[in-house]
Amino acid sequence: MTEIATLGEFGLIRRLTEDIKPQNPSTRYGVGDDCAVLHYPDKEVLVTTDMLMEGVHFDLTYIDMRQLGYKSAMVNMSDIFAMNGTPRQLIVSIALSKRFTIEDTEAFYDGLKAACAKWKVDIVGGDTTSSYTGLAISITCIGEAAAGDIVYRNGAKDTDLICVTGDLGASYMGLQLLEREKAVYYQQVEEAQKKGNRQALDSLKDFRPDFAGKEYLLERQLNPEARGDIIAQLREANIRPTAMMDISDGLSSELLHICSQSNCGCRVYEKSLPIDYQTAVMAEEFNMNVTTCAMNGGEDYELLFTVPIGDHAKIEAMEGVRLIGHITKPEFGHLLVTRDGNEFELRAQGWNPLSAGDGVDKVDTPNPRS
Ligand SMILES: Nc1ncnc2c1ncn2[C@@H]1O[C@H](COP(=O)(O)OP(=O)(O)O)[C@@H](O)[C@H]1O
Ligand SMILES: Cc1ncc(C[n+]2csc(CCOP(=O)(O)OP(=O)(O)O)c2C)c(N)n1
Ligand SMILES: [Mg+2]
Repeated sequence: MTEIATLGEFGLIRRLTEDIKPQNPSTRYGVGDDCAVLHYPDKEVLVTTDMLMEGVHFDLTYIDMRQLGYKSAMVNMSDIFAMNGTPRQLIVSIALSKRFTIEDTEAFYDGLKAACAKWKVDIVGGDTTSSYTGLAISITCIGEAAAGDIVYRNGAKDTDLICVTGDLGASYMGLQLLEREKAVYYQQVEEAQKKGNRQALDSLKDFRPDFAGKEYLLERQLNPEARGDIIAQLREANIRPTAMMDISDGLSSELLHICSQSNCGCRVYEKSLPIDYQTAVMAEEFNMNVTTCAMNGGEDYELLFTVPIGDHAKIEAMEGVRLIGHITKPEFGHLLVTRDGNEFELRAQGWNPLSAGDGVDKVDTPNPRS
């Protein structure tokens, strides 16, 4: 392992970026000068940025640097797809503390580059600095769309159908699983230390929890995919959503954003929520309500969108898209209809980094089963 100080800032930047060859005609100039130069003569330019802080957004005890790079890029591209756009460039800023090696940063860039290769996105710049605390990552993604193609959060209309891609709650269950295994590990370390058991401490260095049968949950948490495939499918099927966003904080929270910005209500059906088998099994094991996990878990990075009711047949024919409810007039409220026909007002109780406590609020309402 090699200390970053051996290369210095410019050496490190060169090492991480020298193999980057821009793919897009809109990238006129990438890494290496005071600015990148981009060219968008007849398209609208989409710009989104997100920050990821160690301890708040990720924990390096269970996500590795390559996965972190991949995920950081994907969550940003997801925002461009959520506007019905095409991601083109990425700007990557990182603040590193002394404990990171050159190899760590290279692994992070391997992940970033893999995500960029998948969607033909160019890394065109960034900033590299030091941190006295943890790792901080700030990524900006730039994309393009024709003006008439952009889908905002505010276009949902009464009677529109509400659709989600993929399945929900798996990433959250993956996180719960990783947190549990981490707690088990530290508990064992503490016990071995108390007993002064050197042999036990040594063997704990190779601690590898058994995740057999739960791979999908980990994949969803550690290697999420932005749904550019769905954007292409929608285009192919000639479906233009009336409103769209990606699900980062949880379905309830995002649906309430669409409803407040579109001035409408909604009805979603518990029985229609797409939930993977492993998610349901894990929720049962944790004694959690699986519907609550699907509604509020977060980090699904699936697309939530509305389409006119006339597109019903086209949506039904699409693979990987599920109809979960419909838009109503605002006075009907924002309702979750349970399997037994009860109705609950939706609440944004998903992940909130600025709330007290540790993210997902632990209040377990609406709880259709209780
Ligand atoms: N510090 C800030 N200054 C200005 N705008 C911000 C700031 N933080 C967030 N925003 C804007 O608020 C909106 C909602 O942000 P956010 O909830 O983070 O969206 P997303 O989930 O798509 O990342 C976006 O338009 C974002 O650009
Ligand atoms: C250590 C750790 N804590 C918490 C989470 C959960 N988590 C991280 S980001 C996120 C959701 C999105 O984050 P936010 O900063 O709100 O992004 P934005 O909505 O702006 O895209 C969640 C649920 C995690 N994956 N790892
Ligand atoms: Mg954001």
